[in-house]
Amino acid sequence: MKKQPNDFIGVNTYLSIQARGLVKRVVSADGSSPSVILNDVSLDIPGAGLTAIVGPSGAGKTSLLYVLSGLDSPDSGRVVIGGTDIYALDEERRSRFIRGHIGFVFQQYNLVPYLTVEENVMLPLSLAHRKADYVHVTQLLSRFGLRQRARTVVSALSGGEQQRVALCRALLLRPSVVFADEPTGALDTANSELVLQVLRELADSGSSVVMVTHDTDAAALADRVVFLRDGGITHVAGRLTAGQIVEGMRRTFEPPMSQHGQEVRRG
Ligand SMILES: Nc1ncnc2c1ncn2[C@@H]1O[C@H](COP(=O)(O)OP(=O)(O)OP(=O)(O)O)[C@@H](O)[C@H]1O
Repeated sequence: MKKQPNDFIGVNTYLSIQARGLVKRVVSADGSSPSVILNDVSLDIPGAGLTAIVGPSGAGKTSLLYVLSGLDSPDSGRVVIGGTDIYALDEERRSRFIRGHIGFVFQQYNLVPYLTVEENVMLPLSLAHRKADYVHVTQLLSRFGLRQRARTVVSALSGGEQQRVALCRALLLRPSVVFADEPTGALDTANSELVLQVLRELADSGSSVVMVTHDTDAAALADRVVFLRDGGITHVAGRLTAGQIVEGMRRTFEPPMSQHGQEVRRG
């Protein structure tokens, strides 16, 4: 399905994500036997909307985001984005697919410090050998309060400003899918609110936004919440309040209940 972008925040095509049986193992630095950090994860993410992945520290949230987004291949399992089995592609084709369809909003902004704001924002276009639409670039920079900073090198910007540059860069290609890893983690309240508002707008305009967050208020903006623990999904819910998300997190630590509502002992 094609959607005509009628705004400067928009999407080219709706793409859903299906993950099946994802397993990821890592070998620790001491060379001990590999540990499983994603344990048979299967997940369906629709082609538009905001999905939050929550869970305790070390649950595997970032690892899952990397595997879902094509940045880190699983040991087994498949990720299908808009009908394309991304790990069945060779590396060059996968990179092209990612550049063409996916935007990233990560905490480490991955900006080139000695390039200007404008140059950083347009970098993905240069890499994709596409011409910049200056009107679109200017609209995005204005939306994020960066127009006066367009010619400033990014190393001279604050963390909040750099995050906004990273968002502009991610949005310039009108990505169908946006992956955000703790997008508000290092930001003050005003910048956090702006970033979340934009992610919500993106989701409303047809992008599939997948966000890892510790912030229950941020997760409460999502259309669905995926609870992760010990490398596995414990449950998936629709829209929840921040209080319900806290409660859901607490429940992932409770022993499973028997059919009669009694606690089942582990071990
Ligand atoms: N490359 C790696 N080598 C060894 N262990 C790793 C590697 N990447 C992740 N891990 C381990 O895998 C587990 C999951 O890590 P991950 O960063 O995905 O969790 P998380 O839920 O995002 O945690 P946090 O909320 O603290 O960021 C952790 O125990 C982590 O130490």
